[in-house]
Amino acid sequence: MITTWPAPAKLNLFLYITGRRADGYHNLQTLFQFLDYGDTLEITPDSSGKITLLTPLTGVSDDENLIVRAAQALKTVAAARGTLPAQAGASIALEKVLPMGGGLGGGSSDAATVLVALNHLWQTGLSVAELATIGIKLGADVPVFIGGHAAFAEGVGELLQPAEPAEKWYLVAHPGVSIATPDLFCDPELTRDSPIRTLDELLQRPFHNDCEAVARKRFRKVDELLSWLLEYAPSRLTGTGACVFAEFDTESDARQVLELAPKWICGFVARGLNLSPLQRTLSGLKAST
Ligand SMILES: C[C@@](CO)(OP(=O)(O)O)[C@H](O)COP(=O)(O)OP(=O)(O)OC[C@H]1O[C@@H](n2ccc(N)nc2=O)[C@H](O)[C@@H]1O
Ligand SMILES: Nc1ncnc2c1ncn2[C@@H]1O[C@H](COP(=O)(O)OP(=O)(O)O)[C@@H](O)[C@H]1O
Repeated sequence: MITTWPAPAKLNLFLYITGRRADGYHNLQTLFQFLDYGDTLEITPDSSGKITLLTPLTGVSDDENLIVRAAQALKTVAAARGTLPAQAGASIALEKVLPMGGGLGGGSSDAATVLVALNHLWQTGLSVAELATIGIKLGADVPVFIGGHAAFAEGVGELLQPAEPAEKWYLVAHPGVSIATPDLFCDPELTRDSPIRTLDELLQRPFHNDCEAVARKRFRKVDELLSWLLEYAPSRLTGTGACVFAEFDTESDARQVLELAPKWICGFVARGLNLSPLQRTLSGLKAST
């Protein structure tokens, strides 16, 4: 039985870097919201005992692919707690639309969807908190995708508090370059000392991303793209880039600007969502059984 699951994109509506831990990771204060746009996974549970990825990704070996790593990690934890069915296996096909290294969280979202979907299909019975504990080891953004609600995140993304930002329309644009998250965090000019503020304080200030100045300095195309978008609407970098987004009150306003975009810009229009499409799919399946 093939089941279809969304792996939505996220935006970091704001992102502040408040310090650096002894292990080199950076402490953040960031506001995550989902988009009604993302990858799609087709998952067929079976009793082969194996995880088969039917759609390899160029440049990412199957063993490194977060989809396979998430499935294997769930098998290990469920086996240890005695809830893994005998010979639990699955074949998984990925329809990839999110650019890799784009700051839209595609890899983390794929991993979260696999954890949530296989936990349901195999009936391994892990709680959201247990899935998030597996997820954070795969990537800092996996827990928010598992939680399925827009959230204010602190620490490196593991301390989550549900939030209700306005569900705007976004023009999300890719400048045609990829930014590796570790490279950006290594830059000596990165702002790392933003003051720690409460969510209420942050919501009242203009939203900002501390990674943006470094991304604009290092990547001319990011700089050009933001300069162009800022002529039409408030616009920012998401995550560590390379994608940027401009916010609008209506879909048609966002589409009008996308139509004006120079040819080198790839973009799409999507709506911000505080409830993840993954959560909606899971609730629908639970209601129908
Ligand atoms: C900063 C964010 C905001 O959403 O950027 P994007 O990746 O979405 O652009 C994410 O939390 C990123 O999450 P993710 O891309 O999963 O990062 P990880 O694989 O966990 O970390 C990659 C590397 O980036 C650096 N890193 C990452 C997160 C962090 N809070 N501090 C860091 O210094 C570390 O060098 C780490 O080894
Ligand atoms: N299923 C996957 N989808 C995307 N990237 C993956 C996947 N599995 C592993 N990766 C690796 O994770 C890196 C970060 O990917 P991604 O999450 O799309 O970017 P970002 O964190 O900037 O949004 C990729 O460059 C790739 O090497």
